Amino acid sequence: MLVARDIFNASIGIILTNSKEVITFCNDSVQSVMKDIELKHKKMYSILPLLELEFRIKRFALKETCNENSVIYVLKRLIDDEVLYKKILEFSYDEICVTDPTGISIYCNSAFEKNHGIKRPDINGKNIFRVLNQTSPSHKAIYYAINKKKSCTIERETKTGKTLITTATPVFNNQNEIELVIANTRDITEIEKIKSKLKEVQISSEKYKREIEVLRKKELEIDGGFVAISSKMKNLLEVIKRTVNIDSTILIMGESGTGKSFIAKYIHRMSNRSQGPFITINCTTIPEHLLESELFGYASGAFTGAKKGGKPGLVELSDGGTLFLDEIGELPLNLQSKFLELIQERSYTPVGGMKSKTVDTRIIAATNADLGKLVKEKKFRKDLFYRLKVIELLMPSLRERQEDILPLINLIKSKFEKRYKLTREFSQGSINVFKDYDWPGNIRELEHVIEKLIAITPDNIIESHHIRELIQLDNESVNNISVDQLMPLDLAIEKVEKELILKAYKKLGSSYKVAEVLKISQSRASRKIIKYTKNMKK
Ligand SMILES: Nc1ncnc2c1ncn2[C@@H]1O[C@H](COP(=O)(O)OP(=O)(O)OP(=O)(O)O)[C@@H](O)[C@H]1O
Repeated sequence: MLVARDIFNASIGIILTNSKEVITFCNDSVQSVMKDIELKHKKMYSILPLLELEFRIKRFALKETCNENSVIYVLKRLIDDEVLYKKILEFSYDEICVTDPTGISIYCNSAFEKNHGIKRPDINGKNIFRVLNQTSPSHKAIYYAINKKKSCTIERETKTGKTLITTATPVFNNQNEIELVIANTRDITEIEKIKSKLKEVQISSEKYKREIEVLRKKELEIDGGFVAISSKMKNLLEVIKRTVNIDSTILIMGESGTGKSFIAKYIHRMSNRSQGPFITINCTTIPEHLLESELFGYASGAFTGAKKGGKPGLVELSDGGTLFLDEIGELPLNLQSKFLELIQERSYTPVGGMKSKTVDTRIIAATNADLGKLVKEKKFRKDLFYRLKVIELLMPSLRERQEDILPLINLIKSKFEKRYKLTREFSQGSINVFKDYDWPGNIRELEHVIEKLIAITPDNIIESHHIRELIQLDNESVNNISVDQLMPLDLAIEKVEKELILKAYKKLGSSYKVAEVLKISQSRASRKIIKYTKNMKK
């Protein structure tokens, strides 16, 4: 029973509320703890969590003693340790909920209110199984802990999109009966998000790995096959077969377009390094001042603007595979000694680096230059020349491979027929023209001529005059062209387009037929015919 002595006793706090739980009175003991917050007229439940940190609170309904349904709260100050422990529980990031063995809530911290959207006065002293949703992880975990008498962990996603993980642990008394159940819940929404992002990254990195594999295979793909019917090519293949798995350096020599890069890829594909990378360095395409760092990489802080942590060079990237140095004759003298070291020791020092690095790579070099002549002219190091040509492969020109011409024509024809979705036949006369011609640009020139013939010949049968016109044109363009005869690319494309459209229109006489043969829409064909014939009429 409450007496006046209690009310004015300084160590006890007293709060009176009306029937709506609005504070009508509080003594100095309570107010001194709340410092600046004026308690009077505040709703009791809004300040209860703060008071609970300092006081043990008892609630008495005064229904019988007063006319109104007022409530009196008696607050007993906690000693310092208790205050500390309460604060630890209260400000814990994890939700903490303590129940008795029947599920009656004894204590919940502020994280509980946040996770469940329930105010503590609505749960304190009540059975959590009635208040909490059945699907809530706290509900489930506490239920299992009480029934199975052991710790239980449940992970669930809430309606508000949060992912919560709860562990409920029963605490036993001396008689091995459950005294309390302590459930702590962590909001792992962010962790789950990070996990799924990581998964995405893993999936996409797998995807990129696969794409790189596909690209690598594509790069090494030998389109349609390998033509080697002539005795020169057969002999060459014999040498390749014998040396494919010996790591000696190979020097491939031959005119432009004879298939030096093609053979280098073939060697890599046939070797036991085929699962490793095939790295091509074309010594003419990288500017001289960048060549060294592109090839050998650079160390951290090697020069202003250098990437932090350095950058691996193409040589390092070829580790475990093959390094193909195309146009080796163009390698600047200052880098030739560095390459010599690489070939002899399989080691090199990155630009600005102090330590040398080793690499396990097979080196294949190619050139259409006369390296022996460059050595005499002191433009190429003699020792490097000898180191490179441990195995020498001399690519025969197309002129020297007469037996290969027809199979090559068929191979290249079917490649472009597939690409342009067209079918064309070569007349016997046209094949003779192919065989009689010198092919100074070798297989590459043959490819260009066949591609053009398939793309621009409106007839199904390609005759000798079609080829002659082209070869003549090509020879003129290669041999006799002066710089002033060169023209912007777009203009050149338009010129070819005009020629083709007019030829087709003259022969076929209708835009429908032109569209069908040139594999374009009728409206496009019609537009082009109007455009080019209009200019003619003028
Ligand atoms: N034996 C072959 N069978 C089929 N196609 C080939 C063969 N040899 C070369 N080719 C094709 O000929 C073209 C020219 O070959 P490649 O680029 O290898 O010549 P290259 O000698 O390296 O030329 P460059 O000296 O100009 O770099 C390529 O498209 C290649 O696919």
